[in-house]
Formats: sequence, structure tokens, C-alpha cells
Amino acid sequence: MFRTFKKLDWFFKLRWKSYTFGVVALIICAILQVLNPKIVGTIIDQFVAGTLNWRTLIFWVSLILIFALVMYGLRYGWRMALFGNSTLIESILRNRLFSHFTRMDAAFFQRYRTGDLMAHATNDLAAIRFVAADGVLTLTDAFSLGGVTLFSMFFFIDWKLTLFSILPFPILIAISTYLGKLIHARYRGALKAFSSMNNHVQESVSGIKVLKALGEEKEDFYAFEKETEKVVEENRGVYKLKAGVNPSIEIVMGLTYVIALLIGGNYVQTGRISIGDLVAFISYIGMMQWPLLAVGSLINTLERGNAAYDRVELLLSNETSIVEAEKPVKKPLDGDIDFDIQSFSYPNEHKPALSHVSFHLKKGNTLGIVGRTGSGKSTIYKLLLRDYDLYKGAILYGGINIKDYALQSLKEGIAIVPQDNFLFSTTIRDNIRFGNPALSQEEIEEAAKTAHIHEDILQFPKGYDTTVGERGVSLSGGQKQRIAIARALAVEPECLILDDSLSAVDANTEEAILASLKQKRSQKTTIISAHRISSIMQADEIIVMDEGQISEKGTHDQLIDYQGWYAEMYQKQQLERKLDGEGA
Ligand SMILES: Nc1ncnc2c1ncn2[C@@H]1O[C@H](COP(=O)(O)OP(=O)(O)OP(=O)(O)O)[C@@H](O)[C@H]1O
Repeated sequence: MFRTFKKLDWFFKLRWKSYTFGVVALIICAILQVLNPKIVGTIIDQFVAGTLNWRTLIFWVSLILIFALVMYGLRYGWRMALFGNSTLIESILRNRLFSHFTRMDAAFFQRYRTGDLMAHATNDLAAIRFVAADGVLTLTDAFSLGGVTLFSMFFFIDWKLTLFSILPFPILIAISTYLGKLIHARYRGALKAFSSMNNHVQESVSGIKVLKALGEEKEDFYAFEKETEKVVEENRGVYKLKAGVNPSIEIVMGLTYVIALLIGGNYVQTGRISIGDLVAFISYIGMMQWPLLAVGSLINTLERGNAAYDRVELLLSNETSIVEAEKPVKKPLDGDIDFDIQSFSYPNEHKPALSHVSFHLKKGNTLGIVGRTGSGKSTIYKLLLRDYDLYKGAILYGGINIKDYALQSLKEGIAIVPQDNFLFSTTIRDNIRFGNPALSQEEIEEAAKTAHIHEDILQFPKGYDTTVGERGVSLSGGQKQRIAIARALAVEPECLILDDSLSAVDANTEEAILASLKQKRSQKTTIISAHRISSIMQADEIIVMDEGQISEKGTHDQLIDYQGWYAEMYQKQQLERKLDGEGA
């Protein structure tokens, strides 16, 4: 059970001064607390004996007041010390987790669902915080107050009376521990239900547009209703058990009082103890209640904290496979790309997503990639960006393996406009200069002009200061894509990847953007994938992907001559375009 404290010893060592102060203050408080009933007992005895006068009464009362004041100061002190520490450990661990999350690779986020990660960052850290504050407090308080009280009962009042009266105490410890365990088990179920509900909210909110578009809101709501019902049911189970705790404690405590009064009353009559002693003794029994219950709650707090700490440790122990080379090449990316992958499979997948995919891309050239959905186009980019590192083969940039480059060089050298481009809820200017906040207005406009979004931005109410997203202007799909392109262009990457980033842009604008890119980036490398052949037909080389393999390769003219999938798609799209044109 005390393993939990052992696991946190690094933190206790870090804050040893405040912990020492807190623990010493708690012990002094316990001693002072135990003196009070003894004083009251003495006053009663002096009163019964007729020796009580004003001077002694004022002395005793002042002593009680002074004790109260000292305890006030000490209690304030230990609360500040212990609870201040507990928020500190929570924030240390939260920062550790957060920075860990930001360093993790795509495989990690595939393994853990966002809702679960959120649950770890909140519930588990709260359980650990509980150990660092309430756990330490309960342990010290229960042992010091319980120990000192028991000592006083035994030596200051009567040892026999003490032995008889504490007979029901083990029952109390057993009940509180047993019920505590049951509650905890139920509580786990409740947490699980809560975590699953959280995941549902998160998935529904991010997919709300799709849900609505497919008219699935009602079904989703029913499913969600079921999950909330489960949360309520599980929590009700917890409260049912909790409701049983207090009454059972009261029964056991009542039993203790009955024993104390019966035997103690008899002792007073026979003169073995004084009436004041009996009054003090009854107060002591009351004071024993909390330390006894605390033992049960301490066991549970520690167990919960222990499990939470293990889960957090497990998360932190996940190593990212994407690590910096021992002697990283820090120079900027430059030169040709040699992509040669014999085979790559996603984690936990058997079927390779890419097999025997090789191409040579000359610096300054443009590569076009086409193929059905799921044929492996985005996977090629993920490997180029080092989202995944475990594959058979090698990717060279300028003759140097990309795994040997410093991660920073790779990040600065390659910019991607992903399919599901994401804009932040900030101004258009900040969105464009996201990769380089130091960019001047001219440079930002330059990028916007190349992406053919400059004119659109000027039409917005506040121009470049217009906020995008829920709090600002709603952008069309094409505008979002073009801002995302401007953002990628703004960092002037050596290699620009457009992953189906022109799908929502009309054919004429697409042509204009491609022409600007060709002119502005004539010395730099560009990779474009698209469903529309018109987006890539000008490329220096085109590869056609099919089920993770290259099925056709060549220039546009060569592929048309080849009369394969590419030629077929091209003719089909030409026809559609013509029909659309005639229909318009
Ligand atoms: N994170 C992942 N985990 C497991 N499998 C994945 C993952 N991402 C993609 N895949 C699988 O790998 C294959 C190739 O996917 P990829 O996204 O590269 O295709 P794509 O050609 O880019 O498709 P699209 O045109 O729809 O973007 C698909 O079968 C897909 O289901």
C-alpha cells in the first residue's frame, strides 16, 4: 500500500521542507487537541470537589483559548503547505504529460484515443494529487491523533476501560475498508463510462458536419443518450454504497459509547475513575472516529493513486520512434529526392500500405501522384515527413537519409498542405504566418497572391485582420484550401507537398495557382497529388498508385500513350468537363 508514497518520493524530496513543516504541525495539533478533553475533565472534577474558583477557571479557559489559537495557526500552515504541494505535483505531471504528447508520433495517437488521453490528464492526475495532499494528511493525522488519543485513554484515564471500549473498532476499520473497496470498484466503472461518453462527445463534435450531412443526428443522439444513462446508473451504484457507509459507522460508534458508559459508569460508582475522567473518555472516543475511518479511506486513496500513477508512467514510457539522429545533419534540405520503399505497414496492420514504391525526383521538378482513394498517396508523404519510421527501404534527400537530418531541418525543409487542412481560430494574417511569425506584411501578401487568395482576403470585413472559424468569417472550402496553401508557401519550403489541396478550387483558379507555383518555385521541388488529372498533368513526372504499388509511371503524354488507368481517367474527366461546360 505504501508503494504509492515510495513512487512519489522524488516529489517529497523536492518539497521536503514544506512536508516536514506540515507533518510536524499536524502532530502538534493532535497533541493539543488531546489536551482539551483532559482540561474539561479536570474542571469538572474540581467543580465536583468544590475546589474550583474563578482564578483556576479563568486559567483553564485561557489555556483552551490559547490552544485554539495555536491550532488555528498550525492548521492554516499545514493546509497551505500540503495543498499547495498537491497542486504543484499535478502541474508538474500535467506539463510532463503535455510535452510528452507533443513529442509523440502518429503511432502513439493511433494507439490511444483522445478521450482516454484527456481522462488520464484529468482523473489520473487528480488521484495522484489526492495522494500528495490528502494521503499525507490522512496518514499523519490518523496515526498522530489516533495514537495520542489512544495513549491518553490508556494511561491518563483507565487501561481496562480503554481495552473494552475499543473492542468494536476493528469492525469499524473492516467496514470502512470493505465498503471503500466496493465503492472504488464501482467508481472505476463510473469513470470508464464517463471516459467512453467523453470519447463520444469528442467524436461527434468533430464529425458533426458529416453526421448532419448524412442525417445521422438522431441515431447519434440515441447512442449518446444510452451512454449518459450508463454514466448515471454507474454513479447511482457508487452513491448507493456511499449511503450505507455512515449509518453503519454510527451503529458501531453507538456500540462503543454504550460499552464506555456501562463500564465507565460502573467505574465512577466504585471510585476507580472520576466523573471528569469519564467525560474526557467519552470525548476521546469521539476523537477516535475520524482516525479509524481515515485508515479505510487512506487505503483507497493510496490504491487509487497507485493505479493512476502506473497509468501515467505507462503513457510517459511510450517512446516515440521518431528520434533525432545521434549526429544530426543540421544543414537545410537540398538536392534530389530518392524515395525507395520496399515495404511499409501501419502499426498493427498486416497488409502493407506501400510495397516497392520507388521514384527519383530532381531538385526543382514537380512530381504528380494520382490513384484511387486508399491507394497510398498520403502514406508516401507521411514517410517523407517522418511520421512513421519503421519501414524497409530508405528515403534520401540530397543523398542523405532523412533519418540522419536534424528534425528541425526536415520540418523547415518540407511543408505539406494536408487534405483535411486546419485553420486556427485567429486572424488570417496569423494563420498565414503560422510557420514563421516574423514574416512581414509584404511577404504574407506575396504568399497569398501566389495562392490566389489575396483578392478574396481584401473583400473580408477586416482584410488580413479578419478572424476565421466559429468566431469570425465562414470560409468556403476553396478559400480554406488556398489559405492553407499560402501558409505553406510562406515558409518557402525546399519541398512543397499539396495533398489533394486543390479539390475545392474551381478549374480556372486551379490553373492560375499552378501557373504561379511553377513560376515562383522553379528552383524548388513540388509534389502534388490529386483526383483531378488537370492538377498534375503539367508535372515533370507522374506516378499512378494502386493498392500501395506504382502501377504506371511517366509524363502525361507517355501515360496517355500507355492507355492504362491514367488515360482512361483523363478521358473520363475531359468528357465530364465538357458536359459541365455545355450544361452551364
Ligand atoms: N493511420 C493508419 N493506420 C492504418 N491504416 C492506415 C492509416 N492511414 C491510412 N491507412 C491505410 O493505408 C492505405 C493507404 O492510405 P492513404 O491515406 O495513403 O491513401 P490515399 O491514396 O492518400 O487515399 P485518399 O486519396 O483517400 O487520401 C489505406 O488502405 C488506408 O486504409
